[in-house]
Amino acid sequence: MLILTDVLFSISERFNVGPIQLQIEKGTHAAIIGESGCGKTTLLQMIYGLYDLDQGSITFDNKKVTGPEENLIPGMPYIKYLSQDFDLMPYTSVTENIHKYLSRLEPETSQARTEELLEVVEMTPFASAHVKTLSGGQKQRVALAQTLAKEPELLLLDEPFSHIDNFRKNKLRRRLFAYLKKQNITCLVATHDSTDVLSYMDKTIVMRDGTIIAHEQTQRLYNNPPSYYVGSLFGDLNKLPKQWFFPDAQKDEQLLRYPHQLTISPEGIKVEITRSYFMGTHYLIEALCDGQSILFNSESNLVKGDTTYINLK
Ligand SMILES: Nc1ncnc2c1ncn2[C@@H]1O[C@H](COP(=O)(O)OP(=O)(O)OP(=O)(O)O)[C@@H](O)[C@H]1O
Repeated sequence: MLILTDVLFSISERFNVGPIQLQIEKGTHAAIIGESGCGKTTLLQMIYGLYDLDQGSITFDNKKVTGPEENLIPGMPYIKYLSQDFDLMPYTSVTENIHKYLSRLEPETSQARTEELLEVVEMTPFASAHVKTLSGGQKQRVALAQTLAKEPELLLLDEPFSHIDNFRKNKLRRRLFAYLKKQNITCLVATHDSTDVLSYMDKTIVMRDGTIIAHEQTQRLYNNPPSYYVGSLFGDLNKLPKQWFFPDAQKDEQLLRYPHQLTISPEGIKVEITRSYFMGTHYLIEALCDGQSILFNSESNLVKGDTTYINLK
């Protein structure tokens, strides 16, 4: 289990990460989400042991994470951290970049392991290519394979698919997280991508201004966001006066609803369409009610200037 007890680190005079209490069960996949600059990367780096904490302690399976004051080589050997700017050897081959993290004493096992990892990240056809000739997304896939080479107990991924095209990303995510589950590797992923979170993460940790403001089972958090900030990290979210749908509600009460939770209906609130966006499986409609913008989904396209009624689903 990963345990952070009352952890605090001042990265600058103006910004602290913490105080943080956190417990993650072994084998859990947890997302860290939050607006840019809220401290996601710093938290991952603290867990990896890149900083001497100002206060508190971090342990993983009862092993203490120590900072640079106690370690000549930064980071803990049983943890792997994939940073946003991956560190590869540009003038050597893809295979060599992975190989160098494996034991030289067992060449056959190392070769088999390298081949297995190239399969996981779909880089087998590029095994002998020089890293400097690869695209950004291909380099990111090699960096992922590298972090898995010597199997970590805890894997920390910072925006791991940010350079990878959608065509590959979905298949890669499915393979990677299935592999990590099979090996029972605990994984923390800092991400801005709601698909990473919703489809693959057991738990979601929400950060704001350097602290954790929510930590929940992912589906539960998505279905019942405790605030507009939290819900809007998953995608578009409406904040609507509750009185629009429940006349007995208090004037200042608000409802949080995703666009798919509103529907066109014979009765409800009257809205005027302002824009329509084709989303592939449906249209996202932007409309106005009492001067307030509302987003809802529609199976058919709606024309600017038309009016309709919408209600809660
Ligand atoms: N080396 C540093 N020295 C001083 N301040 C830093 C340093 N690194 C980060 N910061 C500041 O710490 C805060 C948190 O940064 P961090 O990179 O952890 O945020 P983040 O949530 O990962 O952001 P993003 O989503 O944009 O990657 C930011 O205000 C940033 O400017």
